Amino acid sequence: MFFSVLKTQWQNAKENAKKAFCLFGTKDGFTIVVQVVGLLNCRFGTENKSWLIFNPTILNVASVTPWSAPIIWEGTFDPILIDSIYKQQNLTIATTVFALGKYTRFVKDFLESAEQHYFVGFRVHYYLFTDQPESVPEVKMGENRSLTVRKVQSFKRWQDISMSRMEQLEKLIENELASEADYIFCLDIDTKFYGRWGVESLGRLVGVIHPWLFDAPRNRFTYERRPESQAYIPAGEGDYYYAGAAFGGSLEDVHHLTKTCREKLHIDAANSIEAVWQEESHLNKYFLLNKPSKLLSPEYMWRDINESAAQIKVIRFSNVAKNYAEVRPNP
Ligand SMILES: CC(=O)N[C@H]1[C@@H](OP(=O)(O)OP(=O)(O)OC[C@H]2O[C@@H](n3ccc(=O)[nH]c3=O)[C@H](O)[C@@H]2O)O[C@H](CO)[C@H](O)[C@@H]1O
Ligand SMILES: [Mn+2]
Repeated sequence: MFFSVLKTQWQNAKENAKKAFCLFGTKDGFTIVVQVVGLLNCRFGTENKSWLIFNPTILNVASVTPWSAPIIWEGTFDPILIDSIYKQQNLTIATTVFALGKYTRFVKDFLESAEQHYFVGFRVHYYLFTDQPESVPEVKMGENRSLTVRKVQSFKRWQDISMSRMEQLEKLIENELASEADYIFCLDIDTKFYGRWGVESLGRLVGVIHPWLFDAPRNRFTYERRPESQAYIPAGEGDYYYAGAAFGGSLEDVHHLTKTCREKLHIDAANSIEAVWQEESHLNKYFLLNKPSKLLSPEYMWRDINESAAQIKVIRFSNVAKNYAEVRPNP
């Protein structure tokens, strides 16, 4: 009943988008209250205020995994409501990025755009690991936002820079974050925020569905396929293909993740094997064996701001286009 009424009234609701609420009567005397939330969503309920999010535009994407973890897309949460719930918890979100060699050029846009879109109104502590602390630009931080810069050694190969992140993160969580933060997100630096990334992303263990493979069949996932590697996933196994560029969760869970991946990377190195997508391959193996409690759609790690896909209504965070040959120390 609700759904048939809503279907016919949906167009009207959109027409009335400028009004906060629309009231509809149904044949059996119910009054349905539709509140338009943003352009694409509306939530509805009866006078008893049992709200449900309703978004006909997202019905073509899955919003839950087979193990019942939510997959966050535009329309699956109400930003105002969810902010008000988390506000009461006085949370700190640690956020790590690495900028070594020529990747220091990405720092300014990353931080400036994060200040506009990333956990706005919440306490955020950025940790920036770099081999050139002197090159870190001055970026104006909002209230309750801070930046710690850490000097780290560099490596000759970009693959080693990328993989070394797991060990640095493990140590950071172990040595410093326990009394400092509640959640952590670990992000690539060659990225920029374009839309809201907020508390809807918080969870015990959070993975992001890779922007290139979100609608690919499982046999196209670029998992490590050599049994000699610790990251090996046999054909026919695997749930999603996750991005290495963004993951997070509680300190305890991300500590276990980074420790495990660091150990597996070391075992591979001792056996002279490097997984096809380095630590991303190990992350995918980890998530196969330790299911994330929440998944973020590729809205949270898109491939390029100038590219679109039918399922992507909002680009929140995206790779910055780069000339790989020019920016990386080696092919
Ligand atoms: C979208 C996505 O999921 N990207 C992943 C992908 O390629 P990407 O092409 O995104 O890898 P990338 O070149 O951005 O390297 C990953 C990260 O390492 C750091 N860095 C790298 C090179 C360098 O000279 N200096 C430096 O600081 C920097 O923080 C960068 O963001 O595969 C990599 C491993 O194979 C990582 O898992 C990336 O997260
Ligand atoms: Mn990257």
